[in-house]
This record gives sequence, C-alpha cells and structure tokens, in this order.
Amino acid sequence: MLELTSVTKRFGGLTAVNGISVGFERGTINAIIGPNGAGKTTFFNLISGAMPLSEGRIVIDGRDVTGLRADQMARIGVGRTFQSTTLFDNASVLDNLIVGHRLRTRSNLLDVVFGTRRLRDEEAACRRKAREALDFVGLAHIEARLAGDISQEERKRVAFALALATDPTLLLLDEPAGGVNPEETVGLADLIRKMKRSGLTICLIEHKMDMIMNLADKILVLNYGEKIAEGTPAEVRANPVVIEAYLGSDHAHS
Ligand SMILES: Nc1ncnc2c1ncn2[C@@H]1O[C@H](COP(=O)(O)OP(=O)(O)OP(=O)(O)O)[C@@H](O)[C@H]1O
Repeated sequence: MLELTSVTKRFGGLTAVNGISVGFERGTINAIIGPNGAGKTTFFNLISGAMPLSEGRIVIDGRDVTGLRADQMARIGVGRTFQSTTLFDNASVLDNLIVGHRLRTRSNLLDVVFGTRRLRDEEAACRRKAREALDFVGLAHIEARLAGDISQEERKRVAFALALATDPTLLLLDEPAGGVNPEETVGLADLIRKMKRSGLTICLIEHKMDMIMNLADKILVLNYGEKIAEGTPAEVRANPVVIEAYLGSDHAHS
C-alpha cells in the first residue's frame, strides 16, 4: 500500500534519513523504532508531506506521490497524530473534533457570512463525523467535557479521533502511548488493533517495546538515519544487529 524507495532527507550536512527502502502492506500495523535521533520523526514528516524529500520516491496504492504537500497527502488519505496534541482546553471534546474537522472542509468566509446551504450541510456533516470518530475511540460519553479536564490517555484518544475524522487509509501515529500508564497502554493498543480491523494501514513510532512486540505485524529499525533491520517482531528481536544497536543486552535475554 505504501512503498518507499531510497528515501533520503538531508539537513545541511546531516543526513537524517538515508536511502530507506521499505514497503508496508494494506491493513497492517507497522512500527518504526530506533534510538533518539535515529530519524523516526523525520521519516514520518517525509511520508506525510510535511517536508520535501532530498531524494527517493514514495508510492501509495500504485500512485507516485513524491513531492506532494501535507494537505495533498491528507486529501489522498494520509492521516497523522503528533507526539503531543494541542487542544482548545476551554472547549468541549466534541467542539475540538468539529473545529479540527472544519479546518479540512470546504466552506469559505463567504459561506459563513451568508450562512449558505453548503455551510449548514457541512456543519451537520462535521458534527456527524466528529461523533462517529469519538464513538470509534470510545469517548462518546465524554463529548461534552472540557478538553482541559480530560486525562492524558483520553487526550491520546482525541488525537486518534481527530486523525480518523479525516477518513484516512494510512494513519501515522507518533508515540500513541507516550506518557500513559501500562494499563492505559493496553487499552490504546486494543484501539489500534480495532483501527487495523476496520481496514486502516497503521505506521507508528513508539518506544514501548512490550507494546510494539505484541502489536506490530512488521517493525522497521532505524539507526543514524539508516534502516538496520526490518521484519516481524520475532525476527527483529532475534537480530544481532538490532540487539547491538538498540535493544541492549537486557532485552536480548528477555
Ligand atoms: N528541521 C530540522 N533541521 C535540522 N536537523 C533536523 C531537523 N529535524 C531533525 N533534525 C535532525 O535529524 C536527526 C533525526 O531526527 P529525528 O527527530 O527524525 O529523530 P527521531 O528518531 O524522531 O528522534 P526522537 O526519538 O528523539 O524523536 C537528528 O539528528 C535531528 O537533530
């Protein structure tokens, strides 16, 4: 579904992502791991169109999308969450979703001024979409709560809902379980599995190895911007290069 060929990103003299070729199958969960500074976030920025590539090619469902901007990538179905999600803390959870969705819909200022039919239709559609997304992530019961009053785990779920409301086919999750406790991590992993069951292709950056080993169909291991391994969790866990570079001897024996 997603094919990268020799993807490279240079920042001046620093090569943050160096010649990575990898493919991710439709409807799978793919984890990108590696030490701090390995190039994971840059890799996501390239796939989502947030940054132009220095070299290489990106193909989604057979279509060459190299060089498309982030808004164009969003339109063809690439959704994304960030390490930390900025919400309007004084607005309800539902309103946060509606605003997030409206930023991506078509009405312009004239529609707002004249209260056009298109605007009213879009508002109704936005509300419906927002509720659908909240329901999917298990937050329907707190839609009226102020975003400033919800837990870190609920914020993570809101971030998922924001991304889902754009109807992605490929979803990039940056540390989906960052800053939540082990029990909540299990709940978020279940939610990611539910996204996969609904047909989404998922790529995620995560440092929680237990979660990844249980969740991922495929793991891509980066180190200093280069791919040092890819494979199933079992393959990656047993790979001496990975153990040396990243997992450390503690994990090698676990
Ligand atoms: N906009 C930028 N300009 C210059 N250098 C950058 C930029 N973004 C990232 N880098 C550099 O590229 C390298 C890879 O960074 P990146 O953030 O992609 O790594 P990462 O694996 O996501 O790290 P972390 O786990 O700490 O988030 C780092 O050396 C970083 O300093």
